[in-house]
Amino acid sequence: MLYNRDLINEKILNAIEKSKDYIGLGEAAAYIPELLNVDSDNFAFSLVTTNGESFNYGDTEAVFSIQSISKVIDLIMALTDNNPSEVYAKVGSEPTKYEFNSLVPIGDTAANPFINAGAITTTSMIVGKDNDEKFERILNTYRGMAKYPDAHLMEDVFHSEMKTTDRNKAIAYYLKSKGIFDQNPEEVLELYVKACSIGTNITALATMGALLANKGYDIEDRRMLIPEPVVQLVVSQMASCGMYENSGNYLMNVGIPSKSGVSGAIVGVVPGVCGLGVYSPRLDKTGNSIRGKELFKILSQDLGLNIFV
Ligand SMILES: NC(=O)CC[C@H](N)C(=O)O
Repeated sequence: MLYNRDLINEKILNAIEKSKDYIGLGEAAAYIPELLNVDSDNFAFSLVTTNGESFNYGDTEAVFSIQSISKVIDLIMALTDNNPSEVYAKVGSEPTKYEFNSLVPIGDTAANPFINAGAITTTSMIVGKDNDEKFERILNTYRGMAKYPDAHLMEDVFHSEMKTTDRNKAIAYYLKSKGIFDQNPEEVLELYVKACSIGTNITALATMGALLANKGYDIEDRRMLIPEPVVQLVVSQMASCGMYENSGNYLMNVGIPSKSGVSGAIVGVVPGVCGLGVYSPRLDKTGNSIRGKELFKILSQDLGLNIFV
């Protein structure tokens, strides 16, 4: 990637312009009613380099829930609170062709930590005396990684999802029946949904990506926030499983380890270079932001961000 601020800015502006072809395609997620309570054509983009430079566009004030991007934090915390071998005894590491909330890819374990069953599993491995303490730890981890002390629980989104989360409830009870965890499934589910309901802005999301791109070290003071071996596992799982059943195709076309959420957000990690965040609520049928994906694809080419070429 070229380190010339004006050139990077020009290329990003061009890419955003090209991504306008995708405005209006797809629909915002409706199964969590509160997620419809936004402008579906809202748009924000941020790129934060591992040198601490940041490039921000669109509605940078918009606050949206991170949804499945919380699965990255759940995995980080499960891996720091437990040995990786303990975590991967309870959850698989392989991509699945089934949708993120399917019960099918749960054999002895969920297929991977980035489908709902896998994230409910990793959530059950987060340490704390009760859900309040565990959620506070999740929130503080995000605040630290994203350098965004304003991150908070979006109560409306949380309560809205809790009313419609029957499928996740079934998954949580099923996992307990399989002996994956022995806590109350309702409590594990509540914590999982709370993490999905963390509110962020776009720069914070890209900053979290930049921290992962920087091997877990704070980009300003170089403090180690996430151990490097954990970053390595998490970013590689983002590459293989981060975009649901579209992960393989996305990796071929975009080549940036990423994780999406049904709010229309995507976080991308280009190791050693930068983190990226995009927010555009209209989704394809796999639950990924249409304009967001297309923008990352254009930027990957125009800024040379594809990790494979
Ligand atoms: N893919 C997603 O972003 C899903 C997250 C959402 N909270 C759910 O569990 O269904």
